[in-house]
Order: sequence, then C-alpha cells, then structure tokens
Amino acid sequence: MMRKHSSHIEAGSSSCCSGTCYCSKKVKVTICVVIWTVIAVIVALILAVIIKAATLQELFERMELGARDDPVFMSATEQEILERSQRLVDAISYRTISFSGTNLSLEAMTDFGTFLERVFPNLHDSDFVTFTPINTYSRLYRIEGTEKTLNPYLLCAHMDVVPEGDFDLWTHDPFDAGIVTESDGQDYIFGRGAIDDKHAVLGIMEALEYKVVNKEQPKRTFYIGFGHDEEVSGYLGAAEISITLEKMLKDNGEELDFLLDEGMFVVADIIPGINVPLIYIGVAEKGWAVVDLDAEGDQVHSSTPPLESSIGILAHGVANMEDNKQPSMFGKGPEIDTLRYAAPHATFLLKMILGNLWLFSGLVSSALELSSQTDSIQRTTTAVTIFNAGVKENVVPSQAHAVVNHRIHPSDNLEDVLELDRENADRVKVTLRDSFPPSEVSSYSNDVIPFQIVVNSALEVFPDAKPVPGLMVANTDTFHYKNLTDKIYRFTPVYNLPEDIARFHGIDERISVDIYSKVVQFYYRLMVNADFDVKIAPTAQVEVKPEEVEEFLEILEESDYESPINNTDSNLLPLTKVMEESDENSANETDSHLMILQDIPEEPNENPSNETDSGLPPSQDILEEDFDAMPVNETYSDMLPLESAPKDLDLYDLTPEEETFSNRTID
Ligand SMILES: CC/C=C\C/C=C\C/C=C\C/C=C\C/C=C\C/C=C\CCC(=O)N[C@@H](Cc1ccccc1)C(=O)O
Repeated sequence: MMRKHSSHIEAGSSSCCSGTCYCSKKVKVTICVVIWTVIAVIVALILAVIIKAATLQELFERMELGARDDPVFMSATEQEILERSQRLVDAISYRTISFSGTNLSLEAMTDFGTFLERVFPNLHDSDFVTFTPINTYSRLYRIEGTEKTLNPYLLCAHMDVVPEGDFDLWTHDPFDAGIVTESDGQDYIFGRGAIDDKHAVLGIMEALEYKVVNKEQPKRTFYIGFGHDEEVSGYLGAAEISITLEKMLKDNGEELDFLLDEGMFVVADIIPGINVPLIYIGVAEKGWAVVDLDAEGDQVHSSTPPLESSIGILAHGVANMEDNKQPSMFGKGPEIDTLRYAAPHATFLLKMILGNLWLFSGLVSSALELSSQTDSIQRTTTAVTIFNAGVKENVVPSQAHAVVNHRIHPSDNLEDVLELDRENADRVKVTLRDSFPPSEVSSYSNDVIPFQIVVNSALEVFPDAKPVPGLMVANTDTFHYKNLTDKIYRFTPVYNLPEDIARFHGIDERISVDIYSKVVQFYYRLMVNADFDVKIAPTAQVEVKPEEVEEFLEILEESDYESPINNTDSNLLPLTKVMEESDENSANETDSHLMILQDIPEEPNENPSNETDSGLPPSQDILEEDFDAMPVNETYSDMLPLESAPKDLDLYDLTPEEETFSNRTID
C-alpha cells in the first residue's frame, strides 16, 4: 500500500531505497530480495564461468603408440631434403590439369606416372609392393605387410591439379618456378599442386621408397590410392579405385580399418586468442550442391530498356542469396568440438567464452561469422561461381544465367537449402543440377586407434601444435570410399596462416622446404605408427578335445620342442600354458573349444624395440594373470602355428572345415 507523504514512510536503515520513496517495508524487502537474488545469480554465473575456464581440461589424450618421446624418423640430411624437394619441384612441372570432367590432361598424367616410376624405382620394383593401374591413369598400390593383416588402411592423394588461373598474378611460373627464397628468408617449393595435392603424392612415395630401400617392410598391409581427376570430383579415378579396392579387400579377407586423404591442415592464428597452431583433422566433410539460376525478361533495344531486365532480376536474386546466408548450424556439427578441443589453449578471456558455450554460443557464432574462413565451418556456404548474360552492348538480353555452389553443413539438408534459395531468388528459376550429401562424422574419441595414429604422427612432426577434430569445408575423393570404412580422416601436415589458405586453388601456391620435409616424415611415421594396430589373420583354427590336449602335452614333454616362451624373437604364446588353460576350463565348455591367440586382449607395447612381429605384447610379457583374465569361452589364439610344432606330432585330425580358415586351407 503506497502512502502519500514521505513523513509517513517507514524506511528501514537496510533499505535499498534512499528512504524517500513511498514503498511499504514489505515491498522494499521484496525488491531487496529480488535485487540481491539477481546479483547473487550474476555473481554465481561469473564465478561458474571463471571456474570452468580455470579448470578446462585438454580433451585429446594421447595414446602411447610406441616411441612417443623419441620417434625414429627417416634420415634427413640437407642433401636428402634438397633431393626430396627437387623431386616435388619436378612433379609440379607436369601440367596434370583437370579442366572439367571431360577435359583432363591425360598425356601429362601418363608422363607423371612414368615420372613416379622413374624417381621411385625401388618401391616399384619391390616384392612387397604391387601396383595396379586403374582406368589407365589412376594408381592403386598394395603394400603387403609381414603379417597377414585383417585390417589394412588406405592412404589417398590425387595427382591432378586445378588450372593456374590468372597466370600474370603469379609471382613465379606456376609450373616452372623451382625452389625460391622468399622475403621471409625461407625456401619455398612453388607452383600449382604444391599443397593440393602433389606434396602428399610425393610425400607418400618418398616414405615408402625409404622403407623399401631400408628393408623396413611394414607389419601391417596397407593400400595407396592416387586419383587422376579429384579436382573434377573423382568419378574416373577414386570411384574406380574404390571398386577395385573393394574387390581386393574381399579377395584377401580384409576389412579397411581407416583411410587418410588430403583435407585440413595445421592452422595458426585463425582464431584470435588461440595462440598455438592447431592440427585440424577433418572428421567429416560437407555435402555439395550445384544450383542453376535462370532469369528471363524482354529482349529489347538498349535505347528503351525494360523496367527490369533479366540481368537485373538475376542480380537481385544473387545479391539476396549473399545477404541472407544459409542459417548457422553452430553447435550441431563437429565445429563445436573444434572449439572445445582448442579452448584449453586459449587466452583466459577466450577460455571463459569457449569453456561456456552453453552461455556464449550465440556470441561465438557471431564471431565466427566475421571471417569467411571461420564462418565456413558453421553453415552451408553459398558461392556464386558463374554469371553469364548478354551478347552485345546495345541488346538487352532475354536470359541471364548464374551458378551457385553450396557446401552443405552436416546438420543442414538440401531441401531446406533450396527452399531458402527460392525465397531469396523468388523471381528466378532455381534448378538443382547436381548434389551429394554431407559425410558421416568419423569417430575421434581418445580410444579410436586410427584417429590416434593420425594425430600421433602429426604431433611427432608438429610437437607444439594441438589436435582438434573438425569439419572439412571443401570436398575430397573420400566420398567414393565411404562404403569401405567409417573411419575417414582428412589431413596433411601443411602449415597455414589464414593468408596461406587462399593459396589453395589461388595464386602463388607454395610449400616451404622445411614443411615439405615434415610432410614426408609424417607419412613415414604414420606407416610406422599404423603397425601398432595390426590385426592378424588366423593361421589356424583348431578344435582341441581335452584328451588331445593331454596327449599333446605328453608328447611335448618328451620332445625337444622349444617353447616360444623362451624365444625372445617370438610373438607366440607359450603353447603349454594355453593348453593347460584350455584343459582347466574345459568344464565350462561344450566338448571342445577353438583357440585363436590373436584374440587375447591387446596391450600397448611400451617398448617398441621389443615388439613382436604381430604388434601384440611379446609372449613372455603375457603373465599368469593375463590368462586368468581371459574369457575362457572365447577363442584365444591363431598363433599355435602347426608348422612350428614338432614335425612328428600327429595330434590334429582335422576335418576339411577345420582346415579351412581365413579363406585358405592349411597345406
Ligand atoms: C579453428 C578452425 C576455424 C576455421 C577453419 C580453418 C580453415 C578452413 C577455412 C578454409 C578452407 C580453405 C580451403 C579448403 C581446404 C582445404 C583444401 C584441400 C583440399 C581441397 C580439395 C578440393 O579442392 N576439392 C575440390 C574438388 C571436389 C569437388 C567435389 C568432390 C570432390 C572434390 C572441391 O572441393 O571443390
């Protein structure tokens, strides 16, 4: 109840008011409570934001894959680095340009293939490398591991390049520049293809050639696929490689574990406030759509122009599309984890923002919008790439045509994109010409070994950079491989500042000699690190009956068979131990059980120099408790190689089915 005169006001000394208002005590108390509650909430929020920022944890946890602190690299003397760089220079000189799907530089591509065979003779000659030409120009290699591998992987790159564009804008000849020293004092390999994507083709070949020359046959089988028309969508190259590879995998009883293709890179200074370079691994890729825009008007004499020409109508539509962008999807795709993973490496102010995206996602989305590069990770982009109309200066044309290229965010969908296009260009005919959807998001949690293999290899060459998963904003050949594996990563370790990103398909494409050397080492380390996770095909599946186990043990004791437990070179489990175990547990089983050694839980091997051929812990490291931990009803081992047992043993009476394993029969 308000009172009329201030003299009647019962103003408490603890009042929020000055004592001159008309409020009752009750109202004042209520107002005080509300104000203090609001203040308390704000203070609590600020505190929560600060505490969250102060306690931000690194999200990527590095898995030990081997010699983490002391990785062994390819030898890289100054001379070797120079020779490798020169080979990339030579590769760039082949004008393997893809102008369109029907206009490829096939002669240059043939010469480029011959060049690869000439400068990497050893790998092309190696017993463990098989080369298969695909559709004449693309190249598929199978590198046979020392172990019969169930889970090979694929390294991809492409040999074609986009045209140089405006030649006059290039500082040096895009196909004949060689190595040039730039104003920053660094040596650069210059030219079209230096970072897209001949550095990867040559980098992979260099690493493999080195392994062949140094007799470092990998344990794990892998494949290399080089497409010849990636820049025009890969329908002749990667699509065909994929078909052949699928068949090869099937024939060999293999399943592709993961693949690595070009894509994102190491990027620095892209987000103000994050002052470390980011190893940005593309874990998903945008979709693609090409849209035709057609406007019509009257064709008349230019002296009496229509109120609206076809060109004017189209121009309005296109301008609207640029002004009213496709909506931000921030928080619905991998971009949110890009920022979450980067957050612990930000300034404290930025940590408060990135560490509290529940509160600041709108702010962050607006900040990303400030640059076209950062904006591209949060929305479907709209690029007007072709605009045509008119044939003569004094004729108003009846038709105007434009082409828009969308890259579709994984959380967006084509129908919504087209609907907004039609709203924006409401007086224009909008026709979808071509599209494919965004990719699935490949897993990147810390226990995903393929992700760890890629990241570890990158960290070995860029130890100060921080890994982040993210969206690949352009497209790659990986679209054609999506049926082969769900673990697809897009990355090469090229170091880019924001101004360098414009060199992709732009002017003055280049890679420094120093970074190219890291590219080569990255692929080498990847081939080494990948050996950590070789899954080996069974060499035998033997059904063992308890009485046979007894008999086997007796014979074994009498024989001079040397148990592999004493053999440091061996990855074999102590046969006797497995047999005893199988006997003890036979009560839990049906009348027999299979033994497949490779299913023993794997442990990361801390000392790679003691690594066994299989990548599994050496047999002598498998302790009693490991056996106890093994599920008795599960298959244990394929590593009871019949051929290493005493020759006079005649234990196994195998049925034809038992003799068959992994698509082949024991001889
Ligand atoms: C913290 C992160 C913030 C921001 C992200 C940082 C950078 C991203 C910004 C820009 C990326 C710029 C360039 C593109 C990136 C990489 C290029 C590498 C490969 C591109 C391959 C390519 O050019 N493909 C072609 C052809 C093609 C078309 C359709 C299907 C397959 C291939 C293309 O995408 O047009």
